[in-house]
Amino acid sequence: MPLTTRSATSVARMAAASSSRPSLARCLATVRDSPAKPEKPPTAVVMLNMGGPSTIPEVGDFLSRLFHDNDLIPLPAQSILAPFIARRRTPKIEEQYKEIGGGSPILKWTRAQGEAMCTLLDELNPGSAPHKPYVAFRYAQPLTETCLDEMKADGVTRAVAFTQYPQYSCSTTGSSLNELYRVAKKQGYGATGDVEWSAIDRWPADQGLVKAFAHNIRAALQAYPEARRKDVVLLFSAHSLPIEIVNRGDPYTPEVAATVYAIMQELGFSNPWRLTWQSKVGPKAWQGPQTAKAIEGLAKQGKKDICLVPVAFTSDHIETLFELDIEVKEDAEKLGVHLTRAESLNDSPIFARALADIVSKHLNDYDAGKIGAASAQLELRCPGCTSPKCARTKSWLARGGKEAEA
Ligand SMILES: C=CC1=C(C)c2cc3[nH]c(cc4nc(cc5[nH]c(cc1n2)c(C)c5CCC(=O)O)C(CCC(=O)O)=C4C)c(C)c3C=C
Ligand SMILES: [Fe+2]
Ligand SMILES: [Fe+2]
Repeated sequence: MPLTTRSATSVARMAAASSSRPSLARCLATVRDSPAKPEKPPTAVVMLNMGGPSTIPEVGDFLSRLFHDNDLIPLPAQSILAPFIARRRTPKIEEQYKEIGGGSPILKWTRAQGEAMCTLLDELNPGSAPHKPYVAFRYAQPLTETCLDEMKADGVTRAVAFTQYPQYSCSTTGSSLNELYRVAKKQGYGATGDVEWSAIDRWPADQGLVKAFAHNIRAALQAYPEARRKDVVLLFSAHSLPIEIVNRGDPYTPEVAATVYAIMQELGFSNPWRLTWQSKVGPKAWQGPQTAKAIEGLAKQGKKDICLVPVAFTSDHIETLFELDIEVKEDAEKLGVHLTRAESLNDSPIFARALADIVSKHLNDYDAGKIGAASAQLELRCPGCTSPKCARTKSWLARGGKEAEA
């Protein structure tokens, strides 16, 4: 059995620390003769998300992968059109990333959230410790390929696919799960029962998530003078979806509404509120009302104190830091609106605890046989979905990462 990194390091430390020991060679021989107890491979918590370009030179590849994704943007002749659209769009999007400091902070925040989550998980669930966070991004490094390589090198045999989108959409979490299945099959690791998979595919009204959002909203409201505070309009903003996806029965819209309602309940319905939708791309019809238009309308009604709450993403990204903080804010100021924004969940300790609690409960319920490997919601695909690809992925996950018998 080869020496693990940890046992080799301790041998070197042993040799250096004690001059009374015979020799490094004899010491190494002794360790080789009495096989080291194999280290337990970690329980993998695979954090699925879209990712973002960490640097400006990565913007082109990020957009190219995004426009190639048939689950997000189904295009005719996709392999020809996608690189063309991505190339045309790259200079504009590069400028936006330059304005927010030269890249997306998604990787930084995901890594920080994953580390905090797994430290807490080791305390909460010593039985499945050690827990290790892995990141599988859909459009930026670390991609699913990289994630599975790391898991294989660590000898992982038990993994939880944990979407970092609280609300499920076939175009986001669905796309990540399809990619996981595809890449695991291609790489010959993780798709044949060698890894036992289960999935946390949505958590829109999780109590910890709701408390973390409510905490940041209360903090934002504190910045208003007390006399004006209760009249501040809370404007929840989520990334929009094309109407044809909503009409296919995609669960995202109702799940976002569930998150918002649960937050308002936690706040005791302290303020007036609305849910609006941002970041429409292209000429087709998307779920409305649009956030920028809603601010215009509210301004006309004399509502001049508005606090934005991005509610469908758990860290800062281009749509909070550029679209809301720069573009929407400038327009709001011209209308005489005093616009603020609740901080994103980023390094919130309440949020890290929420992530750990979600995984801990999932592992316990799964081990106790109270839940299956995938939720009943995941297995029921959209009424309008006819994709055989989706059907295969979902049944593979429901079987804990094993193909159906032929
Ligand atoms: C829950 C969040 C998101 C949903 C739902 C979503 C759907 C969706 N997005 C596009 C097209 C684009 N999205 C782009 C960037 C982008 N999208 C989200 C989140 C959701 N998208 C985020 C967080 C980001 C930015 C990532 C970052 O860098 O920080 C882009 C690229 C930017 C641009 O060119 O404008 C596109 C394009 C569609 C078509 C869609 C639903 C089908
Ligand atoms: Fe998007
Ligand atoms: Fe679907």
